[in-house]
Amino acid sequence: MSSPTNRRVCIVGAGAIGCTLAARLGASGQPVNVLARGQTLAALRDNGVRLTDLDGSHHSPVNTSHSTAELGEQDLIFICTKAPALAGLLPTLGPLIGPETVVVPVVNGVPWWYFHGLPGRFAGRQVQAVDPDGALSAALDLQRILGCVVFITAESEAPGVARSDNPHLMILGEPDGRLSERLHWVRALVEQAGIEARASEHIRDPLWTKIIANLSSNPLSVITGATLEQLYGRADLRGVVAKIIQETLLIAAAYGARIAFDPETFMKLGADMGAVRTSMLQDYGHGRPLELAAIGDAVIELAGYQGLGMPVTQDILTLARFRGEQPTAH
Ligand SMILES: NC(=O)C1=CN([C@@H]2O[C@H](COP(=O)(O)OP(=O)(O)OC[C@H]3O[C@@H](n4cnc5c(N)ncnc54)[C@H](OP(=O)(O)O)[C@@H]3O)[C@@H](O)[C@H]2O)C=CC1
Ligand SMILES: CC(C)(CO)C(=O)C(=O)O
Repeated sequence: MSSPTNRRVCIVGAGAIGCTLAARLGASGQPVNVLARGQTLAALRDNGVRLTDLDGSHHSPVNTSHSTAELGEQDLIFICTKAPALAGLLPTLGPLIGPETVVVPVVNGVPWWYFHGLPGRFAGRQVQAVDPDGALSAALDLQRILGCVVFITAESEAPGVARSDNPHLMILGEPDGRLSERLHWVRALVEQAGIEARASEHIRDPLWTKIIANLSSNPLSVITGATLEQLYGRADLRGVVAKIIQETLLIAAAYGARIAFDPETFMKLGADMGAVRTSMLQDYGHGRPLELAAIGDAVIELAGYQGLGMPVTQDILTLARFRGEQPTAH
């Protein structure tokens, strides 16, 4: 294993979150490799990565390529793509992966590794909505994965340039709950980059909190065009949001999530985040695929395994999917 100073770190997918991570890591002195393509690849080569956040402006050169073979084996990979990109991406990552490589998916929604490392009646089950026929589980050894929940808001201003207007927090945890050595060094590396980083023995607890955040805001933001401030702050929209939160809390509880979750406090915090456009609303605006399977369908699937329904959430997902499919809507 390499020492903390010469670890090979790769960001896969240099959009809003990938650039935020790359810029903070690079500015902290950690050399960063970036797997990118198209205009983003050219921009990163020419100008490095740029980020404006609450601490000011950060700029760092990065080593970037579209070729995994050129980048070679890494100690740590942050996957920062949208969920729908994973099926095409994971089978291509082979050249980046060595025997000790840690892979941290920084991806919203129910992760494809959700049941990995869990004992009990669901052990080894696949979440079909995010991992149809187990294709993702087959493409990447699940032992490589360190779970992550990301509480960052970010938007791409241009290729290789990100802006983030709220505090950064990442929670990391082993799928089986161990406080492993790799969990500690990855947490330290992220923390060193000025991103608050916590190690959790129960990574699915913050995961459910984040699922509630996404499910109560992202699909509704596509239907309405509303920002977080509006969704969580306006009395009319809060009524719908509160129903989705209640439905999702029941599913989280059925899976044993230990979260202290007060919907009123949560909505106040959400409204205080300001005029933030969810990542799904950004995708909608660009005509990109929406993460409805990971953020929505997968939760409905998990609810079904417990014999529970989510009628309001299901309706909102139907409307968001319809809106996302309209060719004239972008
Ligand atoms: N933005 C936000 O505020 C937040 C986002 N998240 C989550 O973080 C994850 C990342 O989101 P975000 O950064 O917003 O997403 P973006 O769409 O901004 O960035 C994704 C990037 O991945 C790249 N990519 C996709 N496939 C490949 C590939 N095969 N090879 C190389 N690059 C690839 C895309 O490139 P290209 O442009 O060429 O397609 C794009 O640059 C999502 O799950 C999102 O829900 C979580 C919290 C907040
Ligand atoms: C900002 C936030 C928390 C909204 O749900 C998010 O994760 C996203 O935009 O995808």
